[in-house]
Amino acid sequence: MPVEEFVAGWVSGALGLVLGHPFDTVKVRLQTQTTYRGIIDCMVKIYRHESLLGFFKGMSFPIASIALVNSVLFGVYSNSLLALTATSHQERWAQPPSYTHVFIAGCTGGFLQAYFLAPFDLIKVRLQNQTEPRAQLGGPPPRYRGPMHCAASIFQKEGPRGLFQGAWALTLRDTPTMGIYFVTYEVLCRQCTPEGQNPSSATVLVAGGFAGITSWVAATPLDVIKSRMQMDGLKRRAYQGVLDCMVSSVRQEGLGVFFRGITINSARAFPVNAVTFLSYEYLLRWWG
Ligand SMILES: C[N+](C)(C)CCCC[C@H](N)C(=O)O
Repeated sequence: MPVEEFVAGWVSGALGLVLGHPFDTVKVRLQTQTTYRGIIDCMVKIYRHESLLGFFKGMSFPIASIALVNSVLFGVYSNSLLALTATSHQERWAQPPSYTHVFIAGCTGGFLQAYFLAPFDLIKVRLQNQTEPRAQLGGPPPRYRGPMHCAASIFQKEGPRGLFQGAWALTLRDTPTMGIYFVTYEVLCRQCTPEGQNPSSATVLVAGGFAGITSWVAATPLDVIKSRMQMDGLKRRAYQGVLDCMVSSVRQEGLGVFFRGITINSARAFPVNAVTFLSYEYLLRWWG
């Protein structure tokens, strides 16, 4: 099994993540705090009060986990294509696989990475939703003191299964949309590249960026449901399952609930996935 694809997936995922983290911080603040009037206001305030470093708070845990998650995604994707089409990464531009095979390999990668992502994503969402200021003298301390404390307290209260809360919704979100992700990338690359040649850097950047946007737009409805399932049960359990969460969210807030955070998510998706695909392709060509 070619291990280069796993390593390339890890490095490229980490590069994309660093680039996208400022957008993620803005998204989380807008979703959880009422002091900001909009995207620009939030960016200006973070810069004024916390300098550029403010945009990079809480990045260490995602960086540590992206190694595992992205190497599983890209490693499983590429090795599934190898099993389906008997072509390695280097031969793939000369003998392009069918879009059905790309879709199946993408879904397989998405399905498996969801299990690795689930506990890290749960902890990220729980911490991102803590609105208590860090050092408020006399005020109630936040429930979780940091990622390790958060993981330990979920584990103590609910056992190992507790760490997989919302994993089913995450799997439903990622299995089809990772298929869409890789198909969009392949379609755009092939459209802009003469037959049999490697795509140019500009093509890879644009195709990767749009693959990110398309798949995130498709994933947003289940992303909202996933986050709600991950937050459920902190005080009392509100939802009986994924379907129940969908129905009661729509009943209370209308269909618009499925599109929460779609603008900032798309703005984040372009640079993150442009850089992810560019570094992935370059690392594999360099090793090839
Ligand atoms: C399939 N889904 C849309 C959920 C994600 C696709 C892109 C994943 C990438 N690591 C990112 O953070 O943007």
